[in-house]
Amino acid sequence: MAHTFGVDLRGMIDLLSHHLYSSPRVYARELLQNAVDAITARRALQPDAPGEVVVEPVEPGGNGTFRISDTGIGLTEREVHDLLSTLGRTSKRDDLGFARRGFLGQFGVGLLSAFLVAERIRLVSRSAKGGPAVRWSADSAGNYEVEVDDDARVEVGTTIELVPHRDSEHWLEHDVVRALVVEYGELLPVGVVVGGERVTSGELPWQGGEDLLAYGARVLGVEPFDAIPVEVPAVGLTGVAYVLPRGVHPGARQSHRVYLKRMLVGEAIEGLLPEWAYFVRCVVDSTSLRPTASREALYQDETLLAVREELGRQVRDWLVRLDATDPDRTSALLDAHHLGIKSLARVDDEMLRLVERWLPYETTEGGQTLKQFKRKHGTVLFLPDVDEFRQLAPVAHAQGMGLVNAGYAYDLEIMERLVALDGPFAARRVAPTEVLAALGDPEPDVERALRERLVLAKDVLGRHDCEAVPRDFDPGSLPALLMTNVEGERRRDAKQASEEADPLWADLLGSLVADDSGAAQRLVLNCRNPLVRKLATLTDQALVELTVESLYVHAVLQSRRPMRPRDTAALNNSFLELLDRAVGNR
Ligand SMILES: Nc1ncnc2c1ncn2[C@@H]1O[C@H](COP(=O)(O)OP(=O)(O)OP(=O)(O)O)[C@@H](O)[C@H]1O
Repeated sequence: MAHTFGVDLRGMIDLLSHHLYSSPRVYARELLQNAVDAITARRALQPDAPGEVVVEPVEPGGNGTFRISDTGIGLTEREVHDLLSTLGRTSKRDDLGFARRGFLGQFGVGLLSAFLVAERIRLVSRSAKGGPAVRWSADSAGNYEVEVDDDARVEVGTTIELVPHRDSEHWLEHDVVRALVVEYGELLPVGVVVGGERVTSGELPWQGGEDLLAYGARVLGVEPFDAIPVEVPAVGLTGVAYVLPRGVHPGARQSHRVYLKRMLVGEAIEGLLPEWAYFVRCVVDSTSLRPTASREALYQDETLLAVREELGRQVRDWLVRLDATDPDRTSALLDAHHLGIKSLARVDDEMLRLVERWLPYETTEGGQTLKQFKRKHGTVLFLPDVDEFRQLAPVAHAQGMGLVNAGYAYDLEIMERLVALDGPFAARRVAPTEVLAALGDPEPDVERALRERLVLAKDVLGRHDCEAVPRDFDPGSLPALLMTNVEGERRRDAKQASEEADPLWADLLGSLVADDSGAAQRLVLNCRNPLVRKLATLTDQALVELTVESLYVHAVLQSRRPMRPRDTAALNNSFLELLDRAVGNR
């Protein structure tokens, strides 16, 4: 025997309030939406029919109910039974079940949201299709009554009355109702009156001549950097993309203000712009993007993806135009939002040129654009590591060598892109050994004396997989520099791996890396430095070892690379021993 599912209305209301809608406030939107849809439906039959929605909040000293009336198509007795009293039944889909164009609703559940704030809903309606006026009254337990009462209403249209729950009155009072209606319905194309005051202007602010920057400041709460009118005709989308002033974090969630058919979906809608455009906030209206059932987000589908791409393209085109017409503002913009623009430059050549022209990089000669650097040095010579750059920059600068710090997000990919576009001379990664090669040779007798001392300290440095290299360079105040030796590092890694691997694999690893590839690190001692010169004259082996190890630890700290346990032990040991000697010598 076939049976029909029963629906427990209380369970449904619980589902809606706790899982579908984020707050009871949506009742205002759903009722407003039904009123607007009813007017749309009536105008399809009678193009000159009036279109107005009147909202009467609960009044102090009144009868305690909230009312919303519209001049829409109304409902016949049959429709009341059919549409209002059956969950999921809607007049806004066609025979095949597709959402009909022009309507805001489509799911047939919106009216239920009134039960989030009301214990009873009463409706009085007269249909434009004829027939007597009808009364319908339903409670949140799922009981309803329908009554034909031709005297109940003269005009075509519908009035819905809500009797609030005991603890929900505040949702239906004037100030809250007005705020909700303005928030959701301010841009609706029909007149909406709340407590006698008209709150809709009928125009989209970006089409009605309102100053776009002033509107942006009002809805975003900050003065925007600029306003870009945007348009995607395929989905009936118009609006403005606001470029935010500095202070937005790239990781911040995107939040756009989106209207669908002029009804607010939300002001923190995600996914409307590509991620790189994190510094842009849109305010848009679309006639055919799809909302989720809660109407609080956009349905993530192919159409939304295409819209995202198109809006991203329009923002990008604006950037290119700005670059061509207003250099000062372009550089201010890059200064404020370089991360997003750099991220785009990885895949977009025009953005790459913009970055090249306007974004200041840290260089050995101070802040410079890549273009300026290239003009002087022919090639962008870069170090891909911030700490390495910081350590080597003063030394390189003192030798007249130009270097760019390309150690921040996306820099390396940008350099690769420059090379791919402009050839191998556009940008080149500089190995620390090149800086080493640019350093001068020490005076022969200082070098000889120093090397003799260094033989005494060979074991100490050997423990750190480090070898000492005497050089002569500015600034003289810097005693030593620590440089990594890529070959040596590779040898060390291979050795470590082969100790842990099976013999066959160990053999293979061994044959790949030459044994003479040197230590993994180089301690470049500066013979121009007084302490290093003094080291060259020491005779006490223990003191030589202590001084060399202290110089090594100091260089590790300077290089800002993480301390390994062995480094920390050396730091403690050399510090305590120096202290001991200092105290003992007093
Ligand atoms: N003010 C009104 N005037 C005329 N008909 C109405 C009115 N309010 C509701 N209805 C009828 O009741 C039906 C159910 O309304 P309900 O709000 O539950 O769902 P919906 O608007 O169709 O879809 P959604 O769940 O997406 O809002 C509507 O399809 C409409 O036919």
